Order: sequence, then C-alpha cells, then structure tokens
Amino acid sequence: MTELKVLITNHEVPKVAIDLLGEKCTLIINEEKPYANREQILAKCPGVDAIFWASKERLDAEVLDKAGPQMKVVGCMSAGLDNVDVETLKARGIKLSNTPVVLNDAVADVAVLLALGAARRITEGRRAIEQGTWRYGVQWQLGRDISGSTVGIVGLGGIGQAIVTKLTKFGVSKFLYSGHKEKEEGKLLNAKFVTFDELIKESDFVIIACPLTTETKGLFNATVFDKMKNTSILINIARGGIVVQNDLVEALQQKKIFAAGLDVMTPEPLPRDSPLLKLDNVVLLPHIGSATIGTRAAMAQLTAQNILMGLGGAPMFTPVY
Ligand SMILES: O=CC(=O)O
Repeated sequence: MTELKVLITNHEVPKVAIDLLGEKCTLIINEEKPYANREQILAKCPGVDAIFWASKERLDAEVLDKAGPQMKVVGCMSAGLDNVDVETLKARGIKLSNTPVVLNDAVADVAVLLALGAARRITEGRRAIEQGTWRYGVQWQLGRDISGSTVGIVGLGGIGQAIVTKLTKFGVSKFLYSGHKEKEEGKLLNAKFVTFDELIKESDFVIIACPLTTETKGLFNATVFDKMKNTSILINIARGGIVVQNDLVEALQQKKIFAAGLDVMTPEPLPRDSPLLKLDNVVLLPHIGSATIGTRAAMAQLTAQNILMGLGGAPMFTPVY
C-alpha cells in the first residue's frame, strides 16, 4: 500500500492515527495553525486516495472533485455528520466512516455535568461569589433535584443510552425517550417510548441527544418551550441547530423554563456579545463533549483503522452506510 496517499486535514490529530496511517501510506498533512481553512484543505486534496476529515468545514462535491476520481475513502473523526454531504459521497461510491460509540461515555458525562450544573444554578452561584453577593440564606440559591425527577431523552442512540445508564445512579424516577421507533435498548434501560409532545410536557429534564437533520433542525422553538414545564431544564449536547436559539433566550429570560445547559450553540464559537452569556440560568460549555485525551485518541485511532480497512478493500469498523 506504500504508494497510497492520505490527506489528514488537521495537524492536531492524535499521534496514534498518524503512526498507524504512516506505516502504510504517504501522509499529506494540513499543518496550518490553528487549523486549516477550506481553501487550505482544497489545495492539498488533489491526487489523494483517502481523506482523514478532522474539520468543521463542509465535506461536499467540491472536495471530491478537487481530490479526483481515485479518492475512494473518507474517514470522519466525529460522530455527527451534519457537515458532510453524505448522499453525494454515497452516490459516488465513496466509502465513508465516522466515530460513533467511542465517544458515548465522554459526551454522556458532559450531559450529566450540564444537567447537574443547570439544576444547581452554577453560573449564578459563581457570579455571586465574584460579585460579592454570596449570602447565607435558607431560601437562597435553591436548585432542583435530579433524584426523583423525570428525564426525557430526545434520541435514544448510543449517547442517549449512555446518559440513561449514568443518570440511573442519580435516582431518576422515570426515563422517557422519543425518536423514530421504540427500541429494544429502551426496554433494557427501563425507559418509556413516548411521543415528542408527551416528552416535552412531562419531563423535568429534556436532554437533546439526536443528530441534526432536516427533521430536527429548529425542533425546539417557542411553541415547544411554551409546552415545557416552567420548572424544566433543557440540555443540548447534540447540535446547536436543533434549537431556535433566539426562542430559547426568550424562554430563559421569561422563565418559561427553569434553566438550560448547552455544550453546543449557534454559531460556534459563540460571539462574546451573545445574549446567552448575559443569562444567569444557562450553563455554557464550548463544544467539548468528546474532548478528553482518551476519547480523542480513540476517535483518531478508529478513523485511521477505518481508512486502512477501506483502502484495503475490507469492511470498515464503523461505516456510515
Ligand atoms: O460533536 C462531536 C462529534 O460529532 O463527534
């Protein structure tokens, strides 16, 4: 395989992947800092046999055209594929993989972190310390219990299931989930399949764990926030585009819901003057769901393995189709 060329679109890809691919292929790496933009990636595409995609840029026909007809394998180092024109890759017979499963625990940890943080008002608490308004008070800074609560998961995929598994230890009294269909895993986890409408009306914690698709884009809008309990907490560890952010800001300002915890938002990075940053009842993280040393190494390794399998004509471990 020595003559095969693989483009790696990001110089920060963990070494384990560089080593694995470097043993068998010639590597072309986008060394630009902090990371390569679209033009820089496009400039390095021509003539490669495979692409290790570790970029937020859109992976579409233009990239494939630039690469040329010999390019037949793409490994994306992400679970989400909302920046990938999957149908075009499929139609052109390109093998495509992503990295589900290996990030389930890390992302589920962040969902738990945000759920607890939003319920216990950590943004407001931190501001009180900084502003010198910390006071003793029997009724001061009271949060909400997760124990005894109803937790609704929108999308019971691998990440959703990991969230349920983790939250089971927190004494949640009822798990609900919504999605396309009832799942065997739901039964095993003692989670009840309900309609989206039931889920948002009944849950104390609503956790978004579904992919961003044409179906889920803007799913959480003012109408939904009106239906949610005014004591409820919204968590989003999926994609910012699933929430109509202006409607969420309004719902939080008007206390239509109690709080939100977001690892994802629109746009990313969030502008420093975003109204979200002014709110006390929101906990924000800069899209770090899968950002642990171990998880990123596992994602990189899986991507490299998938590319090698694809180039060698073997089935990939985690193909997209
Ligand atoms: O957001 C992270 C991912 O999709 O892997």
